[in-house]
Amino acid sequence: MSLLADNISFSYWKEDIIRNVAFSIEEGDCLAVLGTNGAGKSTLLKCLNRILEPQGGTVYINGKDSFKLKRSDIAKNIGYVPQNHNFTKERVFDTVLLGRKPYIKWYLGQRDIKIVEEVLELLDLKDYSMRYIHELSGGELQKVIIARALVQEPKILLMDEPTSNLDLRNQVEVLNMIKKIIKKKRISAIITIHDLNLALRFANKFLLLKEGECFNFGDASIINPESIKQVYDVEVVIKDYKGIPVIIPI
Ligand SMILES: Nc1ncnc2c1ncn2[C@@H]1O[C@H](COP(=O)(O)OP(=O)(O)OP(=O)(O)O)[C@@H](O)[C@H]1O
Repeated sequence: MSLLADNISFSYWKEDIIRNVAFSIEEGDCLAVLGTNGAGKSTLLKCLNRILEPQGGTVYINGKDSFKLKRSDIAKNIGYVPQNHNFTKERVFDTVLLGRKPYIKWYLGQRDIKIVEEVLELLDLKDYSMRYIHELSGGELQKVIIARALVQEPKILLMDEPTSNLDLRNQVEVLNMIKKIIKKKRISAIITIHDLNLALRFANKFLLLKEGECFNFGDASIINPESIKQVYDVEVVIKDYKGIPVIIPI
């Protein structure tokens, strides 16, 4: 499944927050959306799954104009992991089951339960299924939110800062898990992330946003000292450690 963002523009009030942003991804891609605080990363993700309606441009999912699809069909294609979560007192299993909403008409089916159990197993959350989510650590909660998006069986997973609030071990674990899921389920992902080193390690495509505009889009070669200076106003060197690029501010 492919996603093509064709010149997306969005404004909350008068001022444009996203201006003519264009990029595309294919099955197996992990796209990192990068840029400074306030560059428009979260806003762009919300435009991609139509939480927000862009004033300009179109999103094509597998060549189809997503603005002509029903919301439930979008939810079957695109899973969304938001940056902030507000939960009432719910158990992990019920929270994850909520992700099946686009498929459930009147009654829960055996398949809905089976998929929830499979995803809980995949994310190593089975032992947590009867725990209340407000009793979980930040890392455990983040996995539950990802699980809820995965039971939608999306072809494209949008994740807004999936590693914020996570310690170093959990950052690497969650990103490794996402990479594994992309391969196993043959899907693609778009993530916003602040840590450029983690982005370089886990993503294969990159979108650099600067003040709501696409500064550059492409493979890892677009993440270089010149583009980082122009987007973040920080001087860096990029060193190689056993094949892994490491960005060091100087
Ligand atoms: N609901 C809203 N109403 C008005 N302005 C908003 C709203 N949400 C975000 N903005 C503004 O839009 C701009 C882009 O915000 P957005 O959250 O998309 O940036 P971001 O790149 O994700 O930032 P961060 O890295 O800090 O999460 C910011 O100037 C922000 O203040």
